[in-house]
Amino acid sequence: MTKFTKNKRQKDIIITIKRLGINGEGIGYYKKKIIFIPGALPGEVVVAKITNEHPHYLEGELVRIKEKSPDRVPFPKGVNQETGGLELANLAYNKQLEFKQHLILDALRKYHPRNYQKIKVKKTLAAPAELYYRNKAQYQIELFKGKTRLGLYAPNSHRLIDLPEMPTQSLQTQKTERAIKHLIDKAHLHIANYRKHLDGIKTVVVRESKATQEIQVTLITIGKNIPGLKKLAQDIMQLPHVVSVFQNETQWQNAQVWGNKTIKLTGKSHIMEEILEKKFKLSPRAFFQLNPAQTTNLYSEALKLLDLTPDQTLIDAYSGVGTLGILASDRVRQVIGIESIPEAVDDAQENCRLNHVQNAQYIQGTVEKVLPDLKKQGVPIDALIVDPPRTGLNKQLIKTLLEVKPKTFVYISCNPSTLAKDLVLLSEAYDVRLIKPVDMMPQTPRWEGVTKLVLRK
Ligand SMILES: C[S@@+](CC[C@H](N)C(=O)[O-])C[C@H]1O[C@@H](n2cnc3c(N)ncnc32)[C@H](O)[C@@H]1O
Repeated sequence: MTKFTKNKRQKDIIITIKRLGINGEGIGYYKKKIIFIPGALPGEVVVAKITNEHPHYLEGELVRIKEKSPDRVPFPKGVNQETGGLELANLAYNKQLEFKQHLILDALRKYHPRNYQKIKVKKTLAAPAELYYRNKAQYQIELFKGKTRLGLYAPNSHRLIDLPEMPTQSLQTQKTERAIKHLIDKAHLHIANYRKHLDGIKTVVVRESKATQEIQVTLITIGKNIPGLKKLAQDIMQLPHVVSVFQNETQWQNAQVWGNKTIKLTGKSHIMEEILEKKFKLSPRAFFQLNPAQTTNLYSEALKLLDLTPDQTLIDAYSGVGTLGILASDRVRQVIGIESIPEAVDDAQENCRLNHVQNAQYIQGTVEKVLPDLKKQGVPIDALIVDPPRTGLNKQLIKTLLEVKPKTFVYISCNPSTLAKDLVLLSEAYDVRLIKPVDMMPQTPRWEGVTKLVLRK
């Protein structure tokens, strides 16, 4: 790859944008090579510079728009254009929804599961709010030239944007991050430093419940004993809506943001969230959807497509804190949830008690390991909902599913490519009846959708 630095001046090139790529960048062609230009929209003619040259494609930077798309809308006021997570903020919302419908159509065309032309891909379900919907802020912290920076990295860079105005992030989570930065500065807390291998705070996570407005703060640290951390936690507890402060400990070698050890520094062990009149306790490391208002619609859609009957055993695979299984529990004989994170399993069990659900149990382990065990034990697996991470379903798991053949099967996915690839294998035994994209993350290219699979006779 040739990377062009700012001082090696590149000449301007003129590109007509043909379509959007999976990451929301404009796509055009230059000398028969595909070029990706973030911020450019389909139909536009733009002036760009090449920033990186790869054997099969080019990366470009938008310099100026010569011919503007009628779908272009102003970027949110006062927001740094370099902030990540706003890749589609220049595109009219109805076109964002169309883009998300096309993302899955393109993935189906690329991987072509059996009879893919016949799969009904519905229109994307719009989110109730296009802005300020995100309930969790996960900001990195660093010392830069003696000053603290707390925020998000500019895409493809190591440059942290300090306290970015995030028009997708709930205002209260942004206020809380600001106040925490002030407290860290005032108390001169140690901030983790990778270059000097110094222990300290690395990430500040603020999660808010939409139902109760409670705020849970987690300080992710490198090293366990950070001087002054307990006092900082007590000061954070005085901020509006904060009900607990946790420490999560990790190491530099860990590629994930979160480590495995979480301890409560002060306050409640959980925050309480509500979906479709059921209550859910959330511990810091347990997954919960980032857009609670739209989660209600996502789960309603999934439950409608599951079409359960009272005699069935429902497997809630990748169950998190037990949301889907608990919501479905009064429609089936029993629910068995499978989840890898132990705290999330504890939360799911606690959430059953909280909602007076007596026919659900949760197993800690990986779905690929636990599901074959259930099959061996002769558990009737007649209804299944899977909601895996972006990597999709494990191949061995798909093999098991093709043997077990649950009659009712719904797949919630957050990645159209892995979904389409998994459908290629699953369509050996199943017809893919329909896919409904649901917009969980307006202004971003992030995709979510519900798929109904029907066992072929
Ligand atoms: C997209 S979340 C879905 C959670 C839940 N269904 C919900 O809607 O809140 C995926 C969940 O799968 C868990 N997970 C990831 N890989 C897993 C695996 N191989 N087996 C079981 N659980 C897994 C994660 O911890 C996370 O809770």
